[in-house]
Amino acid sequence: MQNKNMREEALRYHAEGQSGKIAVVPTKPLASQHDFSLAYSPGVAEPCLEIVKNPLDAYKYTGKGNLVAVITNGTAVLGLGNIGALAGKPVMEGKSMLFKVFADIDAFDIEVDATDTDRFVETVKAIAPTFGGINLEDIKAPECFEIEARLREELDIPVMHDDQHGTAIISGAALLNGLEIAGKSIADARVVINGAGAAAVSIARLFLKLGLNCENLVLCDSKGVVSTRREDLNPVKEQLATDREDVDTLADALQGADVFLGVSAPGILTPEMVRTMAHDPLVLALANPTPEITYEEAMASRPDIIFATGRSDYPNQVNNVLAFPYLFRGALDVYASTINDEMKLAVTHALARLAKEPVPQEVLKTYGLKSLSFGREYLIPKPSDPRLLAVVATAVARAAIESGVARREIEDWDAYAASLTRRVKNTK
Ligand SMILES: NC(=O)C1=CN([C@@H]2O[C@H](COP(=O)(O)OP(=O)(O)OC[C@H]3O[C@@H](n4cnc5c(N)ncnc54)[C@H](OP(=O)(O)O)[C@@H]3O)[C@@H](O)[C@H]2O)C=CC1
Ligand SMILES: CC(=O)C(=O)O
Ligand SMILES: [Mg+2]
Repeated sequence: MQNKNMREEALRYHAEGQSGKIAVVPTKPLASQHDFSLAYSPGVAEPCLEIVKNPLDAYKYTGKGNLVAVITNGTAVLGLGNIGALAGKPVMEGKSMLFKVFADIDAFDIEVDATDTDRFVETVKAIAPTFGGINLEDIKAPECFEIEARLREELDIPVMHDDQHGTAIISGAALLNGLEIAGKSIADARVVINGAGAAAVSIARLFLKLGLNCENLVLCDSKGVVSTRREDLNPVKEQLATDREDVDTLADALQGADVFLGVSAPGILTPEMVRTMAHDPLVLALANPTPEITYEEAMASRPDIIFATGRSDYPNQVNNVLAFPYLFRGALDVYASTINDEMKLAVTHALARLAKEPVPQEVLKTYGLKSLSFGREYLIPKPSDPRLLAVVATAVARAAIESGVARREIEDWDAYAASLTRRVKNTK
């Protein structure tokens, strides 16, 4: 948080009117005694009995198919660390609000007071029948990897840890477009990822899928370069460790590098380090709320820098908000049983492509800009872009169907895209 005004304004925003950011609204009339009999006893027994006969009817007679749980245990809330389940609630309500506003998905925030992996997994499994999808949020590494893997394995609805995959997807789009602007190829790019936790590991894996050469990748954690010479690495870090002998620190790794991607801690990238990077360096300082280097310091460090943060108040917001609402929208609409790599890559490519299209007037108006076009200050679409839902969710639904994880077909793609556009209008 930058200043006292912002602090006070943010606290007032959350406290005024009905406290918090999210509420539940009914979707059926309850105006007469007859409505009452349909909505509640005796009428409500009928859909219950249909669901007993056919569990998929839960999608037809209840809100399940449009309902996502945003679940945390509060162990890695933004970059604030292990602040606990309750203190993480404003972030989870925020994610729920973004699901609704950007993708017309209803979301419940659920804060689970359980840091033990078994207890957390059992709790989420026990409440899963309520939901069409589960968005895990702000759970620290390495526990998050086992938690997500077990829930994906054991549940038949999409489960995604947003800090891992939402962040990777959007970082992938920024990487592709940033390198294109710098005139560099991904196969030759030298990339340093600072952080080796939830976001970093998934980003590294996705970058490798996009064509990054593993020889050109170095991860750093709080102790320095994640190297095969270290003996304190967890198994996930071991898989991504470099065998380079010449790098021990972040400063070593950055010399001559084309890309810095930070998902770590505030203020640890210095202008001096940026100056040692290759020409037109892509610097994605994504720690929230305070990035690894400030916008002002980064822009002053060298004229050829291409720079992004995770924040809304500077150009180039690389934030998982550009992925998770649309990924779940597309997955829910085809009753996908999971979110797979094909669906994630579809989002990366759809976002990267959309940034090259002309920007609609209403986006310019929202940001008070006269013009905006693909380039150093506009690597990826703006979160308020009304085209995102139709473009990205359609790409996800198509990828789910083509990769065989959909349980419902889409007959008319134009009608589907138009229905998505209407959904955005209705939630604003
Ligand atoms: N812009 C976006 O969309 C997103 C941004 N983020 C941000 O990324 C950050 C990390 O989140 P997440 O991956 O979920 O958290 P995790 O707790 O899973 O991982 C944090 C990682 O950062 C490393 N780290 C901490 N301090 C330093 C340091 N001084 N130097 C180098 N590495 C350090 C930790 O090292 P070690 O392993 O040694 O403990 C760990 O590997 C947060 O600030 C979060 O807000 C996350 C998701 C999305
Ligand atoms: C954006 C987000 O999910 C985070 O900073 O944790
Ligand atoms: Mg998060």
